[in-house]
Amino acid sequence: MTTTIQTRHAVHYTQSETMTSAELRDTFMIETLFAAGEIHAAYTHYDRMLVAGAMPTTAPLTIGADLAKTVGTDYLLERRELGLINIGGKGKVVADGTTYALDFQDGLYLGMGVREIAFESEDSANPAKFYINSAPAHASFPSRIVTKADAIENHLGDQLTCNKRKLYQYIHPKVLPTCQLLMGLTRLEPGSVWNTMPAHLHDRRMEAYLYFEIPEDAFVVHLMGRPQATSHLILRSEQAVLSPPWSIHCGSGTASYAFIWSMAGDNQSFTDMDFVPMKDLK
Ligand SMILES: O=C(O)C(=O)C[C@H](O)C(=O)CO
Ligand SMILES: [Zn+2]
Repeated sequence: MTTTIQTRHAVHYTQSETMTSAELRDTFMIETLFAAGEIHAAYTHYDRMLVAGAMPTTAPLTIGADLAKTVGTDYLLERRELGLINIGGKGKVVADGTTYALDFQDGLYLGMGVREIAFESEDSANPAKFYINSAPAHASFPSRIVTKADAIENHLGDQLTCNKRKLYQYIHPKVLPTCQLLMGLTRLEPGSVWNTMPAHLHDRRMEAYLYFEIPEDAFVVHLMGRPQATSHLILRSEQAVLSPPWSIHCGSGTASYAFIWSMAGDNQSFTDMDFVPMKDLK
């Protein structure tokens, strides 16, 4: 079993605004999260959010000592909580002896203190793909499954502005208590391509987006940066991008797609956003 761990340092906008496309990609994107039989993780210095993908095939994958060593504790969730959403086939997560069966789009929250975590796929030909986020925690809240039906469904946008979409809040204070973590899934309606427009900022929370269900011959142009100095990144399916606190995070696809957003930081108020008037974007 292989676990690949990268570190992503926090960057000031004065540095990012001089970066080439390649440098922006290396600094803000996580290009590979899902590889058969592997765990890929990025330990970010944005609110210490850990972003990872686990794709078990024939054998279980476990969160082991290497990830714990990265965060400097005896086991990963000694002082952390974890949320995940399965974007692949049926699978299960076994956490301290409790088995959580997870279908496509089912989520799971594991509270601080859970020691042993293993990931399995029901069918190695159609493996589960667990998209994982973990943030520092100060209290232990109960672990539980959050299905798409448990999530809060919001209808946003309009077909006329090409941004009609459903936003599902999975890990949210109205669904379950967590320390910092917020997590959800947004799916664009067929023919709609713009997410998160008008764009917004929230200096007090970092955010990460995992784009998926992008057709093979399509891509998403993700916009980042200060509103008056934006840059773009081209993302393919199952790639993630980090959004620093000073950055907008929005995008448009050459086809419809879905994405998982997650946040950690000073508050859990999803609606605490500073909207940027469209006319101010540059
Ligand atoms: O479609 C959207 O709009 C989003 O999904 C927005 C994200 O959830 C977000 O940026 C929350 O701060
Ligand atoms: Zn946001």
